[in-house]
Amino acid sequence: MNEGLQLAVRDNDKPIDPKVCVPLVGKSHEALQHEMNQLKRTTVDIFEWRVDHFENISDVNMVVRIAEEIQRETKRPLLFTRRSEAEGGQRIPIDEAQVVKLYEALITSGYVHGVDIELRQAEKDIFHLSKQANQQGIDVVLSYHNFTETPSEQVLEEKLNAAVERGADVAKVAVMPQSLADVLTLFRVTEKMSRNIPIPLISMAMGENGMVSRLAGGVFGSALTFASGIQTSAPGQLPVADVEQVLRILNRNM
Ligand SMILES: O=C1C[C@@](O)(C(=O)O)C[C@@H](O)[C@@H]1O
Repeated sequence: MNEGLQLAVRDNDKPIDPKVCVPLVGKSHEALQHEMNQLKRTTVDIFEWRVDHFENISDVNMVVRIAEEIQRETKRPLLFTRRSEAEGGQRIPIDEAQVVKLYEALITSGYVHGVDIELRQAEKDIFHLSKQANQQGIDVVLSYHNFTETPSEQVLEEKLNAAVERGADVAKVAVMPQSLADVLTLFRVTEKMSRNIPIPLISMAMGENGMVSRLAGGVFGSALTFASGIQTSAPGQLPVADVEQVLRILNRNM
């Protein structure tokens, strides 16, 4: 049985020791193999395949075969993600109906442990894919990304609540801070909502101002942090070795 991503839910005021996830962003099969080879001996907890970067995204069978290879080579839980262009992803040559078919194939393949679905996706698609994923024990991460600004606390809370209402296993928000005050907004929402919602929460502020959220997010209740392997998949991601070093220091002392 698929064990999902195994992310922690916050226990009162205790900090979370967040899992570290490295996105694979290779354009070609060879580039992905190179990333896997560089990273498979690291202690990374989870890999994310950002399939919107993959040049053969329209070839469902090839995508399934590579997911199997990532799983076999890394032996780590795999989060499968198509990030839409509207939320900071790459332009892809397939339409939404084909994206749904691609997710269906990956969910039934048994090679992924989590799927990232954006809250902006059609509600019927979210329900349909979530049902299939849950039958297999795969975690559904319902996500919201804003690459231009940090919405108000109220809006971010609404996004996280919307994820819970739509049956998410994990709720995620990523924002772009325009100031350090925006980073505090992200931390405040994380601190409050990680106590209020019954599922794991992932949050981050992107860019340079937000880097601290990738290191200290767990203290405020974020269950996972994204770090870069060979290449970043979002602004402000820090190298995995640096992130792991800081997490070790926090863990040892908190
Ligand atoms: O949603 C996220 C978070 C992210 O955007 C980041 O800021 O680290 C990186 C993406 O690969 C991932 O899907």
